[in-house]
Order: sequence, then structure tokens, then C-alpha cells
Amino acid sequence: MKTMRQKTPLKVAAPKSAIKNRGNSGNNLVKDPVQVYCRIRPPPCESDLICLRVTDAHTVVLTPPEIAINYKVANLKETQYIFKRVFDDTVRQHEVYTSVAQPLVEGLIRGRNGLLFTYGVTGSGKTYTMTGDLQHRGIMPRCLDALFRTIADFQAKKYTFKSDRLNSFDILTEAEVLLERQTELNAKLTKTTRKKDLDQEVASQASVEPSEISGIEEDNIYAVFINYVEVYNNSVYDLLEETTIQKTMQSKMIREDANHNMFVHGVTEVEVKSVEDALELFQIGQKRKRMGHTILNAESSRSHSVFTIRLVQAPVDVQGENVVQDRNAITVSQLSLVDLAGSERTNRTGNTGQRLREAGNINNSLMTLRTCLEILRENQQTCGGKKVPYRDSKITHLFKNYFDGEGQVRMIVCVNPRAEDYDETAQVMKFAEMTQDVQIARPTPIKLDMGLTPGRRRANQLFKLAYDEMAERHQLHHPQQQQQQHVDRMEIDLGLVYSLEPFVAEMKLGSPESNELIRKLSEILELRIKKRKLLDDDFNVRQNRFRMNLHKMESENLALRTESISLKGVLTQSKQKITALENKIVIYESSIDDLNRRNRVLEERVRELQTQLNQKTQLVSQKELEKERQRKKFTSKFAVESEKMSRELEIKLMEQKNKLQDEMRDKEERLRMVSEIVQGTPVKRTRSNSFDKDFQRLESTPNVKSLVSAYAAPRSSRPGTAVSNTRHRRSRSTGDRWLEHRAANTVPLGTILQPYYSNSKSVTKLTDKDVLAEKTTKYCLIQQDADTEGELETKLYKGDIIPTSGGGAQVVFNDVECLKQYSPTKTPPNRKRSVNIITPSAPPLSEIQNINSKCSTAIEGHAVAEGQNKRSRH
Ligand SMILES: Nc1ncnc2c1ncn2[C@@H]1O[C@H](COP(=O)(O)OP(=O)(O)OP(=O)(O)O)[C@@H](O)[C@H]1O
Repeated sequence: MKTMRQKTPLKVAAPKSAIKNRGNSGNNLVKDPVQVYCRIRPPPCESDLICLRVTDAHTVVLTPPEIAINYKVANLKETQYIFKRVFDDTVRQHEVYTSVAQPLVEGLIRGRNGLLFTYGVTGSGKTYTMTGDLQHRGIMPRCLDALFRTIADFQAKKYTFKSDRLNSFDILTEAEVLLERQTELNAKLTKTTRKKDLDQEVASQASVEPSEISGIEEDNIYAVFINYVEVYNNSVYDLLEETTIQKTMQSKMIREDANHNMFVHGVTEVEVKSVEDALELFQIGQKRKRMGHTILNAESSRSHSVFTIRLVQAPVDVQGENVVQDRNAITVSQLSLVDLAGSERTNRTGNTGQRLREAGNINNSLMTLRTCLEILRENQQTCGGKKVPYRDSKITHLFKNYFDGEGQVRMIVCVNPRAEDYDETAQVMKFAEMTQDVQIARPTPIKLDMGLTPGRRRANQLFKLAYDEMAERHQLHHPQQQQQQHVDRMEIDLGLVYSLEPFVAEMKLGSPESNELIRKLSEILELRIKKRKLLDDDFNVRQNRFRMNLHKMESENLALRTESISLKGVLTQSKQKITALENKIVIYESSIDDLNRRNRVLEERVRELQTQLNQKTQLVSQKELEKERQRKKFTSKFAVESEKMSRELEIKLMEQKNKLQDEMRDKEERLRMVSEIVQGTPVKRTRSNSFDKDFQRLESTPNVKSLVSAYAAPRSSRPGTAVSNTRHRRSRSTGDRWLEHRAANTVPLGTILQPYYSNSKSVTKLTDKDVLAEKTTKYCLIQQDADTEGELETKLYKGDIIPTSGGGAQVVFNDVECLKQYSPTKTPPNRKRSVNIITPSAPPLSEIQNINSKCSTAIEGHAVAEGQNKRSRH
């Protein structure tokens, strides 16, 4: 199918000279065409046939489908439409807002009127684009958000703008404000319950991607008013009006105000301070709209919704503090956001009766809009003066001032791409295309030149800030000085700074009041001259002060420069030092690195040695264990061996002892025999032959023979009695006196057989006196010891005390009594003697030596020499 280029409706704004008079008015203003945007919604179903496609950001091509009514008859071709911008179904809400509506908000803030409407078939996305839903905010909430973000710091607080019923505003005084606030509060109280229902919805609606308008006039204060109306069945209903069952919604009149702006007479205009407030109102209006439609059994898509934001702004005074309380100084601008009814044809909807009439009305109003725009275009193009039938429909009547007066007009054509809508879409496209030819006078913001310096509020704020800072600093440096003094010096007539004189009203000469006017004017001029002089004087004073300050600053500057130079020198030195230190650091760092490396090597070595040491320690401990084992082994072996040896030794000792005892017995026998020979008693030969032989040999020796004969004469002849055996002379008749010498701690014997002395003295410490006592003739030493078996052995060494030629005395030991006790069940080895056996033999040599050491007292009163004792014993 060949694309048919029907027409390219886009036209750029004509140069000033070429612009013809707007509509019916004949003024020479710069004009701009109505800007038309096309937005294509996604197809409702994926299976839907599509009848258009977007070829670029400005072009859309409409292709007639087979189901189109005139498809076969008219042999339709593809049609291309060019718009200011085409948004395909992927474009997001924010982008649509930025391209289409943001400039309108900017215009609104700058005091220009704006109109934005969505136009299209039912279900093509008009409401979606204008209002959106919770997740996808539409143009309206975004406009509000941008507006409030921009004017947030400049919203009227102390003053209130009050709308009169003639579409104008007044500024209320502070007292009036209070009253107004009271009323507002009351109203809010009644609204609270209603508000709660809407809060959630509103809160979510308020969250849109932030956008702000930059570079707005800061010397104004702002107030935002909202009104929301519905045009339905050619009637205008106020959606913000309080209604009751008795008072249902009444159609409102459309009127023209003093500035030729159209307005809904008596419409509820509510001041809103935030986006939330505005959206809350919008939701209220939506609810009322739905309610009304339910009552009327109608559909909301059959009505036009007009949501108007009115921005009221008034300049601040010369001081930049208060609002200029002049009604004429107020600027009012408005932005109307219109969601038009669906533009379908009646024959397709199949409506009948009431619905058909409604549809007819809707289409009539849209038709009127179309007609108006067509005539406007025609008038503009042909310089014709055809009457534009604005009054034929409420909606066009309401828009009259936008088309006829000044303002920015923009339209978004919403399109459903499905093939079923082709016929209606084609009509919409044609209308949109035509609309782009309509020229609208470029609005000029209505701003009165009041002779006020721009930026005074900002300047005032800065001045106050600087002033406070200076005062603070002054107080800091001169705490004693009166603050007031300083403040006085700072007193400045800001009025003089910001303005020479307030606005001079327009004066027309030639009238009867001319003289009066001239007088007034001359007064004003005189005042101005005076003020100018004042300013000049002030200027001179300030100039001088400034010069002085400058001079002071210059000298300070010089001092600072000198200081700076010296500091620079110090800095250079410091830098050099730092460099030197840095070099040192580098050197140290490298040596640290080196040391670290070495340290690592050594650590490695230490680890190795440690491992070796551990191994060796283990080895040593193993060897120690082994050694200990060996030692124990040998100790036990040694113990066994020594046990064995001691046993053998003991046996040998016993044998030796027996042998010695035998020898001793032999000797005693011989002695006895010698004594018998000496005493003349017959010798009993009890000994062995060897003894006899020895004895005979002894008898035959001449010395012995003589000795025997010498002894033999005085002896008694009583046979068989041991004459000189002193051991047996124990009878009491002997008349001996015994000296018993015992150790200090002797164990009591407790035996039946006790040593008995008839006449005795017992001492533990022997003295000369005891020994030399006259009657003491016998000495007995008692000694206790443990034998090899551990048994207690008591020995009594007995001897005679014989006086010596030197006047002393000597002891001649001649007997030993050995006292031992044994257990009757235990037979002591090698003991043949029974208890209390008195040994007939003399004590052995070792014992005698022992006795000597124990009885180491010389009878003559000096230490006994070893040789003497030996001698005196036998
Ligand atoms: N660009 C879009 N992206 C996603 N969904 C969309 C888009 N445009 C419209 N829709 C969806 O299409 C449906 C109809 O849209 P909408 O109600 O805005 O149409 P309308 O033109 O206002 O209809 P009516 O004239 O009946 O009021 C809605 O569910 C909406 O969410």
C-alpha cells in the first residue's frame, strides 16, 4: 500500500510581520500554533490487529484495515501524520509530562495562562495520560508537584488572597487573615472525616518523580487555588461544591471577567498549600463525579473534566519583607487541564434513547470545538472575520479566552492502535492535524512595573544575614562595647537602596484634574530629588568609608604579604627538611627491608634448629628412659648379688667365728691345764692330742716349770675347785663392793635372772672418786646393743679394781656376762646357747676396744692411753 501524504499540518511560528490578527481581535501579537502531541497506548490485547505505526519521533502512519467502513468503497491508502511529538506505547508518564506540561507550569509561574487537553476515542488513554493511576502518575499530579516544589519558599504565609465572585483576588490584612484562618480551621474540622478516606489515595498520588521549575521571580509571594468542574450534557457542574440531598449539583453559568477571561461563575475555588491538599480536592471531585453519574445512570467518559490551577502572585515591597497591598499589583495566571469526553461516533456505540442524546450532546460539544478551531484557522489564514461559535457549547465557551485571548494551548491526541478504532482514529487525527494550524497569541505576563528593584527579597535576606554575622563578630571582638552603638551605625534605609520612589501611576493630561495631577507629579519629583540628594550624601559617606576601609585593607594586605613571604621561607625550609627526612625514611625503609629479610632467614634457621633440638631432646629422653631402665635392672641385680654375697660372708664369718671359738676353747683348756699344773692338781685331759702335746711341750719348758712350782706351794689342796676363777666368786661373803657403771638410758631388762650385787653403787657417769673409793673392789660396765638380728643384747663387763703404786687404781676385766632374750618360737641361727648363758671366754678384741672407748676414764684421774687399757685387761 502506498503511503498517501495527505497534508503536513505542522507549521512553525510565522515572523512577526506575517502574523495576522488573532481571531476576531485585531491586535498585533506574536503567535504560536497550538502544539499537538500524539500518544499511542499499548494495544489492549496482544491479538488485536493494529492500524498504525510510529515511524519517527514526529510521524505516525495510519493504515486502514479491511474492517474499516470505507475500506473497499474509498480505496483508502495509508495516511501519514506529523505532530510536534509522537509518543509510542513505550514512553513513560514522566517523559510525556516533561515534554508537554512542564513548559505550561513554567508559564503559569511566570504569569501566563495555559490550556492542555487530551482528545481521543474512548479507551485511548486520555484519563491515563491526564490523571494516571497510583503507579503511573499522570500530568495533573506532576504539574502540582512541580508547582509546589518551585514556590515552596515563597508561598503566602502572613497574607491571604481572597477570590471575589468575579474571578479576581483581594489581599487580606493580618486581622482578616486570622479570621480567615479560623474559618479555614472550622472547615477543615468538618472535612476531617472525609479526609481520612482519601488520605491513602492522596498520599500515594503525591509521590511523583520530582521536577522543579528554575529561575522564577523571587520577589513575589504565591498562592495556589484549585477549581474542578465537569461539563456534561452541555451543563457545567462544580465538582468541589458542597452538596446535600436537598441541594444537588446545579449547573453553573460561564461568565467573562474584567480581563475578558472566561470563568465559571460561583465555582468553588479552594486555596491549596500543598500537592496533597490539591489531590485531595481532586479525589473529592472524582467521587462526586462518580456519584452524580450513578444517580444519572451515565458514564464518566461522556463528560469533559476541567481541573484548573490558578496561581495568584503579588510582589513584595521595597524592603523585600511585606506584600505590596495593592489589588492592581496582583497577577493571576491559570492552567486548565482538560480531559475531554471520548470522541466516538454514535453509530458504532449503538446507543439509543437517553444515551443517544447524551452521545449526541458530547459529540456536539466536540464538534463545536472542531468548528471553532476550523473557523479560527480560516480567519487566521484568510484574514476573515467569521464569528467563532464559542457559545454553542459550554466547553468551547470556557476555552474562549485561551483561543481568543492569550495563552499557550497544547493538545495530546490519544490513540488506541487497534484496527477496530480505525474510523474514529482517522477522524481524531484529522482534527488534530487541523488544530495545529490554529495560531494562538503568545501570552505576555501581566506584570506591573512598580519601579521596584528586582532581587530585593534575596538582597534583603543576604543583607540581614551579613548584618547578623557582622554583629556577632563585633560582639565577639568587643564584648564590652554596647551592641546598640554598632547597630545604630549599621542602620540603613533599605527603601532607598532598593527603590527611588514607589510606582508612579499613569496620568493623563488634558483632563480637568490636570493641575492637580501636575501638582502631585511635582511633589513626587521633589521627593525623588530629595531622596536622590540623600542617596548622593549617603553615597559620599559610604564612598569615604569604603576608601578608608580599602586603605586599611591595603595596609593589612601589605602586612599579610610580608608575613606570607616569611612564611613561605619557613615553608621552603620545612619542605627541605621534609625532603631530607623523606630520604632518610627511604634509606631506613630499605635497611628495614634488608633486616626483615635477614630476620626471615634467621627465623627460618631458628625454626630448623628448633626442630633438630626437639628431635634430639626426644632422643635424649628416650636414652634417659633406657638408662633408667638399665639402672633399675642393675640395681635389682646388685641387690640380689649383694644379698647373695652378704649371705656368703655371713656364713664365712660364722665359720671363722666358730673356728676362733674352737681355738679359744683350746687355749682356755691349755690355760686351765697350766693352772692345774701350777696349783698341783691333776690335769684332766679333755683336749685333743694336739693340745696335750702342746701342753707337754709347755710343761717341759724351764720357766713354766719354775712358775708352776712357785704357785703350787701356798695353794689349798681342795681338789676340783676353781681356785683362781674370779668369775665364780660371786658370793656375798666375799665382801666386795661393786661399782656399777651403766649408760644413762639403759632399757630395763625385765628378766627373771638379774645381775646381783650385794654391795654396789650404780653410776651413769664415772668419776675418780667412785673408782678410788676405799671399799670398791669390783667394777661392772653394763652395755646394751642390738645384735645382727635386731635383738637387744645386754653385756656386763666385769673386772677387779686393783690399786696401783702411783696411788691410783686400775681395772682388770676378767669376765663378760651376755644377756639375751629370744622368742620361744624363733630359733636364732647359729645360736647354740640358751638364755642367760654366761660366756666362759674373755671378750673378743674388738669388744674390749669398744669397752675401752666407753670406759675411757683413767683410774689415776687422767685419760687412759690405748696401750694401758690393752695392758690392764688381762
Ligand atoms: N499509555 C498507556 N499505557 C498503559 N496503559 C494505558 C495507556 N493508555 C491507556 N491505558 C490503559 O487503557 C485503559 C483505558 O484508558 P483510559 O481510561 O485512560 O481511556 P480514556 O480515553 O480516558 O477512556 P474514556 O474516554 O472512556 O474515559 C486504562 O486501563 C489504562 O490503564
